[in-house]
Amino acid sequence: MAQIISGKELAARIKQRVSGQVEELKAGGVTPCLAVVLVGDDPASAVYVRGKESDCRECGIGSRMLRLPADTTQAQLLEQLEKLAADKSVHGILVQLPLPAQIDEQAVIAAIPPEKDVDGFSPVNVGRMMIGEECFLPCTPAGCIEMLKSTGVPIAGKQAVVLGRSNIVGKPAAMLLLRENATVTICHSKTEDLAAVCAGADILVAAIGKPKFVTGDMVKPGAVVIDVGINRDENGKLCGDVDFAAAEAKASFITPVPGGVGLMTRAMLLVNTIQAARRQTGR
Ligand SMILES: Nc1nc2c(c(=O)[nH]1)N[C@@H](CN(C=O)c1ccc(C(=O)N[C@@H](CCC(=O)O)C(=O)O)cc1)CN2
Repeated sequence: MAQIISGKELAARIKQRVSGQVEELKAGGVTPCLAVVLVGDDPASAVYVRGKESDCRECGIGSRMLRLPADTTQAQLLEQLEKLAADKSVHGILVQLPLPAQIDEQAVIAAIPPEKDVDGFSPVNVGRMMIGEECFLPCTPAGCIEMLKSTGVPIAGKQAVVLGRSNIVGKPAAMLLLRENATVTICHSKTEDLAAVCAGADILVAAIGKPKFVTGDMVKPGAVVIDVGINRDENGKLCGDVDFAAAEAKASFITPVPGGVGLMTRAMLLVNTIQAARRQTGR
């Protein structure tokens, strides 16, 4: 039976550390501040943005919430981002994804100055991550690595399989695992024998966006399973990309949904915001 990697406990520890760092910054006259931009009224995005607001409050980080209507044009959004970019009291900028269809996501991400891009999504930060330079790491993949490290299971030399190739999770998660010297395979919808590839993984990161996609036979006995998915099952209950009960019986460690990677995504954003404030103020 697998041990549960609790996102709740790990995130609470990180938040405690962040709160201390905020105190230090404030003592030096700097109040770290995160600006979050939400366009439209996607209910899940609204929940996530409220979560970010309350995390900031809890740790003493200042926050600016900019809620824009669903019919906001790209030009209007870019104008708002330009103002936030020029505002020295704002250290981190995040645009909640997904954006409404009329807005080009990549153009918006590229408009966030790399030094304020606390999501780590801008081309400059992605490039820096690829070549191992100092950068903001994307929050979900960084959270996955923290969870893996918390198990004490060595990553170096292990077969790691990442299920999913999105720009915000799959690809960067693979890159961060490579940085930890894992041997990394990325699987996707066109992968042949996908179940067999997964079954060979010592570390399995599921980020495919399909409820309970990973079945028990896809989990190697003793594997560490990190579930990034947030889905609803046939009963409308929150579930991950992994069939938890089946995988738990075979894995050595597993992350739950809810209470897993999502909470670490939130915590890593706070870490990045502190880093942004420190770099911009030289503290
Ligand atoms: N600009 C960004 N947009 C999005 C990101 C992101 O990192 N940056 N990631 C996701 C949404 N997201 C954060 O923004 C996020 C998703 C899930 C959770 C979370 O705490 N999940 C809980 C369950 C929540 C629920 O009840 O629905 C859990 O796993 O326990 C936090 C943040 C897409 N957009």
